[in-house]
Amino acid sequence: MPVAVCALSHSPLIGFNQPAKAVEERVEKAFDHARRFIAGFEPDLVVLFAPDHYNGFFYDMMPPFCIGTRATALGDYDTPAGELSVAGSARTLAKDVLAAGIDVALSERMYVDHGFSQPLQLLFGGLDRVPVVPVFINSVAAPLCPVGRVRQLGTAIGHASAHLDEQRVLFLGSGGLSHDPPVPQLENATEEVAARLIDGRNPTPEERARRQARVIASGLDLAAGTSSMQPINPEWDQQFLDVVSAGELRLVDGWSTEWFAEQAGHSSHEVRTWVAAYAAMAARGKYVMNYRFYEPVPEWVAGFAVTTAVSADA
Ligand SMILES: O=C(O)CCc1cccc(O)c1O
Ligand SMILES: [Fe+2]
Repeated sequence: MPVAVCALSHSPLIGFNQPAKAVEERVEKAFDHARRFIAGFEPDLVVLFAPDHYNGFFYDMMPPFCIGTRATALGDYDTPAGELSVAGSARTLAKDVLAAGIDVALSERMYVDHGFSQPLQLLFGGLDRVPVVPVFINSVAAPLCPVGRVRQLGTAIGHASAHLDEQRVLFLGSGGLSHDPPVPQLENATEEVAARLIDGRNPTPEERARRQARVIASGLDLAAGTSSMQPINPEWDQQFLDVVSAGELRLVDGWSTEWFAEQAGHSSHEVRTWVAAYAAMAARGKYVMNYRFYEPVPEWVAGFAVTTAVSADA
C-alpha cells in the first residue's frame, strides 16, 4: 500500500502581492513539480494537515487538533468557498487515533480557511477533486500543546491509515515555515479584538476586507524593509528542512513553544502540519525526500518551501 507526502507553505497573499518575477516563476515551478508528483502518485485519499487563522476555529472551543468528518471552506482572501469532499475514512481515522490514546477532537461541521483551501486549489484545482480527511492543527492560538504531541498524532494517523479501504494515501501538510504575519493574540488584546478571537465567526465583508488589507500591507512592508515584524529566518527554515529530510522527527520533542516564536516568528508553529504529515509517513516506513524547494518570499510573508517524499523501498 503506497503512501507519499507533499508538504508546502501557504500564503493567502499569493495573487495579491507581487514578488520579483524570477521568484514567482521559481515558486510556480515548484507547484508544478508538486502537481506532477501527485498526479503520478494517483492518491485515492489525501490526509490534509493544516492550521486555521481565526476563521474556522475560535477560543470558544479551541482544540489542539481536530479531524473533520465534514468540512466547509469559508473562502477567505481569494480562495474558493464550499464543501470539501470529506472521505468516510475520516470517522475511521478519528476512532483509531482515539483508540491509540491521542485525544483528537472531531467535528461534523468544520469550517476551514486558506490553510486548507489553498493547497486543494493549487494542487488539485478545487476543493472537491479528491477525497480528503481534513486534520486541523492549532498553530496560532496559545497555549499550544508540545510539538511532540503533534508528532504522536501524525504517527497514530499513519498507523491507522494502513487499515483503510483506500490504498494510496497522500499525507499533505500546509503551512510555515518561518513567518510572523499580524495574527492577533488573545494575551494583551483589546476587548474588541478578544471578542473576535473568542467568537468571531461570520465577520461582515467590511471587517474581513479591513483585516485582509492589513495583512496584505504587512507583506509590502516586510518586502520594503520598513516592517517591525519579525523577519523570515532562512537558516532556521533550512535547518527544519534538514531535520525532516533526515527523518529525525524525534528531535522536535525537544523544541519548546517559545523557541519557535523567538527564532522564526509566531506563525512558524504552522510547521506542526509538516511534523504531522511526515510523522504519518514515517509510521508507514522509511521515506526519502525526493524534492526540496525553498525560497524566502517577504511579499507573501513566508519562508516558502515545497517538498515531496516517497517510501524508501518504493
Ligand atoms: O490572514 C491571516 O490571519 C494570516 C495570513 C497569512 C499570511 C502569510 C502567511 C500565512 O501562512 C498566513 O496564514
Ligand atoms: Fe498560515
